Amino acid sequence: MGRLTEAAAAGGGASAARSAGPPPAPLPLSSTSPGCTATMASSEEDGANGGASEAGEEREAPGKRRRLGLLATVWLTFYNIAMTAGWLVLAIAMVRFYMEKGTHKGLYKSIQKTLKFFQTFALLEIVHCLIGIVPTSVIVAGVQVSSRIFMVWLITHSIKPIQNEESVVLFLVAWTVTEITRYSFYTFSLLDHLPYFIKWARYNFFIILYPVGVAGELLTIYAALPYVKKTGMFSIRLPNKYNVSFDYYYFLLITMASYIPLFPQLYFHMLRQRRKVLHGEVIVEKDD
Ligand SMILES: CCCCCCCCCCCCC/C=C/C(=O)SCCNC(=O)CCNC(=O)[C@H](O)C(C)(C)COP(=O)(O)OP(=O)(O)OC[C@H]1O[C@@H](n2cnc3c(N)ncnc32)[C@H](O)[C@@H]1OP(=O)(O)O
Repeated sequence: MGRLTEAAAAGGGASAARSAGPPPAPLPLSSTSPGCTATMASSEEDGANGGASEAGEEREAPGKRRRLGLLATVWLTFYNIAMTAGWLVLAIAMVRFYMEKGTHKGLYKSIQKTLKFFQTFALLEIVHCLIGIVPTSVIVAGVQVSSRIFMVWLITHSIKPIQNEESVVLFLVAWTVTEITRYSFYTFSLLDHLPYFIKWARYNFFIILYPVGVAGELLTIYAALPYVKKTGMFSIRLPNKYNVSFDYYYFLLITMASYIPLFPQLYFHMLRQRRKVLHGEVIVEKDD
């Protein structure tokens, strides 16, 4: 148990170890808790991953590392097991549906409850970061989770005509494989029994699954545009007593455009994590 560190403590070895390659421009959001790292780049630059992942083994500044409390470890173990199980149930349900029906039509409807429950539950990941029990960047976790919540509730749940689009299957499959791998990685890590193939899968599958998932998401939003324009859903028109207007159609266009700067940052973040965890690529700089 307990390869996790509290981020504040883990940051101790930080300035000494920096990853190869230039970091992405940090997003303009500041950290709100000592346990959180504030930028997409900072979780590694600060050594906030506890140093453990930097060479795929436990590395930390002597005397700087603190163990997570029992309660946090027990909670995270429970959380990760529950999430692994939830996404496994989803995977099995999808495979069974396709084998029985031979089509993806109706798939979303049949799994939507489980999907909504477990994806919404993942909001806790932002909480974990904010309270400092995991050292992930709050921005990385926030962008990742909020874009998923947005897809689940404000797109797929709300716009019924697009639920049978092939693109929905694309992101469902990408999310499901990713999450089974990711949560089992965290679980086995917490239990100090991480099989190499799970570590390998965590830091290789995303190379394909991330673009596939993002393509599925973008195509689904794109498919929703005509319906949103026609119905004017979630839009507020002038005149009204608050004198505000909001156009969901244009909001969706802006959201799609925001993938252009945001997705590469997440993707390159994962590529750097991969280099560090699987290949131990670090450049050690001396502090002045
Ligand atoms: C309102 C509308 C908003 C819209 C916004 C639109 C813009 C969106 C643009 C981008 C959209 C992306 C959409 C996403 C699509 C998909 O997901 S497609 C499917 C493929 N996806 C992936 O492959 C996801 C990859 N992402 C991740 O793996 C992670 O989620 C991450 C958030 C990117 C973070 O990775 P990383 O920095 O490697 O950190 P962590 O894995 O979190 O690890 C850091 C350390 O923390 C420990 N830890 C973290 N969580 C836990 C936990 N639950 N339990 C235990 N431990 C945890 C982890 O073990 C690490 O510890 P060390 O190993 O000791 O360092």
